[in-house]
Amino acid sequence: MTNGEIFKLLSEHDLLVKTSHNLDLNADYAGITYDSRAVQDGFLFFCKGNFKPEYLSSAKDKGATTYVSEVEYADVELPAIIVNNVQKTMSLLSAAFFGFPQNKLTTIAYTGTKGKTTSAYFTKNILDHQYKVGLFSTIDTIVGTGADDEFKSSLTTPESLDLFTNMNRVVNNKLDHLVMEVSSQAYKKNRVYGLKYDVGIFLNISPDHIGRNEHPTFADYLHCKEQLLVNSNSVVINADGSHLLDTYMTAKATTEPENIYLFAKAESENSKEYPIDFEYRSLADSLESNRISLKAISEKGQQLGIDGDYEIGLPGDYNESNAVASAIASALVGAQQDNIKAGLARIVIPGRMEHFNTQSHGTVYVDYAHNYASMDSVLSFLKSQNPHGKVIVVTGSAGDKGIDRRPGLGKAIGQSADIAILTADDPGYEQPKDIADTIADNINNDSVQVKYIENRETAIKQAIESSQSGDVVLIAGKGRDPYQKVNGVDTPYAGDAQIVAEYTKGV
Ligand SMILES: CC(=O)N[C@H]1[C@@H](OP(=O)(O)OP(=O)(O)OC[C@H]2O[C@@H](n3ccc(=O)[nH]c3=O)[C@H](O)[C@@H]2O)O[C@H](CO)[C@@H](O)[C@@H]1O[C@H](C)C(=O)N[C@@H](C)C(=O)N[C@H](CCC(=O)O)C(=O)O
Ligand SMILES: Nc1ncnc2c1ncn2[C@@H]1O[C@H](COP(=O)(O)OP(=O)(O)OP(=O)(O)O)[C@@H](O)[C@H]1O
Repeated sequence: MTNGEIFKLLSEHDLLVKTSHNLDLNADYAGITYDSRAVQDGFLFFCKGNFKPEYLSSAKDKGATTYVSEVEYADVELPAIIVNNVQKTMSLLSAAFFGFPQNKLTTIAYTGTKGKTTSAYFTKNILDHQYKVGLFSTIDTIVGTGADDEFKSSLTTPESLDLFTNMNRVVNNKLDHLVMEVSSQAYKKNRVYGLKYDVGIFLNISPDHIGRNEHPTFADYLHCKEQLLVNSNSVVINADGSHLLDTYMTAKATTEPENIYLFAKAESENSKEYPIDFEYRSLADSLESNRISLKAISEKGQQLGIDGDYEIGLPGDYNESNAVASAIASALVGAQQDNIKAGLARIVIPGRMEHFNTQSHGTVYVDYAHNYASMDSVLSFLKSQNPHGKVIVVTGSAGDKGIDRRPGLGKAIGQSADIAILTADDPGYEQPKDIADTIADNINNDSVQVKYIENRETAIKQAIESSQSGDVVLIAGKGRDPYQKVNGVDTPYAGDAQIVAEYTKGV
């Protein structure tokens, strides 16, 4: 990628403000980075975010030959490319630097407040039967089949430069499909600027991620999420979700109706007003078996040839919509029905409704529910499945963000739990007890017994020990996260699932 090519690309996107006089148009770059600590000889360096000028001096000392920035740093003698939006620029140039790897892959992207990770894993599990599939999820990033090609993710959707670096690895490792999650922050921060997907799926939206450092309003959150619908060639929308008029109209503004697929539960109210392509019906939704039947209503739906019954390997009625979305998306990229059936039926997703049996205590579930929508879905499902036993929940809520999640957790607990053991999640710079008090204050049901045990491992142990055969214990909010964020430090933590596996052995 030469400066001449950069100049052309940025001009086409109206991003270029000016360049230094001494910029050599034929010069190219050995690498690109936004972190001064990673600079090597001949690198292009991006100045973004909470940036300090000393990072640029350090980048120059380490061999950066040019910097890209929204502001000029006159004190640092280095050729500059000044742009009006460095995040958009970085996304575009990262794609260009790696030769636009997205064009060599079939890409499937999920957005939604809940179910992104679950649906992404379902989809990978289906497509693995036929294709070589990469995954960018909140839990894991998979860029190939080697031992070094699978690693923990730090964000749901990585910074653009990291995203295209990983996408390039996917291509170099000769994978052909990529399944990824796209967060609303990814659009807000232009991490996926310029990226078009083959299939984009909108799962649902409910209030979340609104507050300091995230979205100022729900409208902003919705707008960011909807960007997936205008950046995908085919779109799949869960027509049972709220704000359907908004999402459907957004999709229609840029996508031909023959490339928009809507699905809904059978006899859904929305079937009367919207051109539903698929309906599904629950055949069984107990803890032992989750089964649906899927039926195409429209002609284009029928062409996908996926009518039939499907077993879903994860309990929870809410997982039915995740499974349907994954079935349609997979069929759109060529998955055969047998493989869809197999991919949905046999699956374990780290920290999502993982279950552990005991001999003399209750059944334990480890799940990632951490806001009202998810806690309500999981607890009401467990309560409906277990009307005679107790539902015991262990949870906290993260500090420094999502403050509005806390009352929601309390509300969901009050509606469906019998015992709540409140504990630390990722307290950050807050006191876990204060967070727990807010949750407790919102449990508007005197029959719920509420306890506070700050140490998460002790809380889990006591919940299991206090449960009896016939009870269910839900450990919610952290899944298999291997750390707790405490005062700015990722403090090692065994992980909820690992702790439960240990404590349920032989009891
Ligand atoms: C608000 C936001 O988007 N922040 C992200 C952003 O931070 P930033 O650009 O301000 O970077 P910074 O870490 O403050 O540092 C500033 C710059 O100086 C550079 N630097 C720093 C030190 C040094 O010695 N030299 C140097 O060059 C850094 O590399 C960076 O480029 O870029 C960083 C990566 O470069 C991200 O880690 C960080 O995500 C923060 C930590 C975060 O947690 N974001 C959350 C809210 C998020 O995005 N979550 C969504 C899921 C939520 C949803 O569903 O919407 C997600 O996709 O994960
Ligand atoms: N479709 C759904 N509707 C409501 N709740 C759901 C749905 N799918 C999953 N959940 C609940 O939400 C939790 C998180 O699910 P998942 O990780 O798939 O969602 P996500 O969109 O990736 O979430 P996050 O943005 O929090 O990472 C699950 O553990 C489950 O409790």
